[in-house]
Amino acid sequence: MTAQLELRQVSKVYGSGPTEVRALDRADLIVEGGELVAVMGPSGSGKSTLLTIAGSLEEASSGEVLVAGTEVSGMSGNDRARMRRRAIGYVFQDFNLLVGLTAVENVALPLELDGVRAGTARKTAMRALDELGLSARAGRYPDELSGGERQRVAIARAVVGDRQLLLADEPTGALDSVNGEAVMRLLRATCREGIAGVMVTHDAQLASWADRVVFLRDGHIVDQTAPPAGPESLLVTETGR
Ligand SMILES: Nc1ncnc2c1ncn2[C@@H]1O[C@H](COP(=O)(O)OP(=O)(O)OP(=O)(O)O)[C@@H](O)[C@H]1O
Repeated sequence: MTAQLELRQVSKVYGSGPTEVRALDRADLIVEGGELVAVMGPSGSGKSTLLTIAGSLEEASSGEVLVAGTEVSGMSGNDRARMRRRAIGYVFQDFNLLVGLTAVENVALPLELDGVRAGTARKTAMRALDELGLSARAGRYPDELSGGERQRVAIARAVVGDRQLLLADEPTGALDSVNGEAVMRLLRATCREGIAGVMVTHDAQLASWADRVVFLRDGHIVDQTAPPAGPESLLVTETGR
């Protein structure tokens, strides 16, 4: 597997002088395809900053960010925008689905924005929804779906097409524990198919679904460990895989 995301000595400074905040401080991180990494740390430690820089939604103040082997800061604005649309999927706590579009239209949208013909985009979107057990919900609007279903639609939209990197900020934050576990199982399975995943979470139980946990404090990566035995390991034991 190759590194789909690489941060090399990445720092992010907001403001200047007395109001300066060093949100990230020389962070190094490598995430391979197929790997799910959880990012944990206290409030204000730089978790969301790490995610937005990894997703090239914000620029690093210094250091290098490579997505699928390409240095992001060396790209033109257009190339970077294309990479954000094609290679990176984002899942946020509040779903960010468009209320005026059905589930399948929401999932097809990034493809259509990228120039895929409407019919093809719809078929691809239907396949993605089907894989997440949502084909029966394809024609529903977001407010006709449960919270768990909405988040699964958001994940379908984040992975549709040929994505290499999936970034999730508290993806189960608005869900109860049953739906939260279902979403984690889905993220885990999606990454196993070769996508690199980075997920911010406050919840150690959810972090135990990841292959690795990265701890941040004051913008520093202070520790990287394998997660404690969690639901995944139980699954392995139970099914004998
Ligand atoms: N746009 C901004 N302008 C100025 N400071 C910012 C900005 N965004 C974040 N910060 C500061 O950078 C630091 C890291 O913020 P970040 O949102 O990455 O933390 P976090 O670990 O995600 O926190 P939380 O768990 O509370 O969401 C904080 O001190 C925050 O106040």
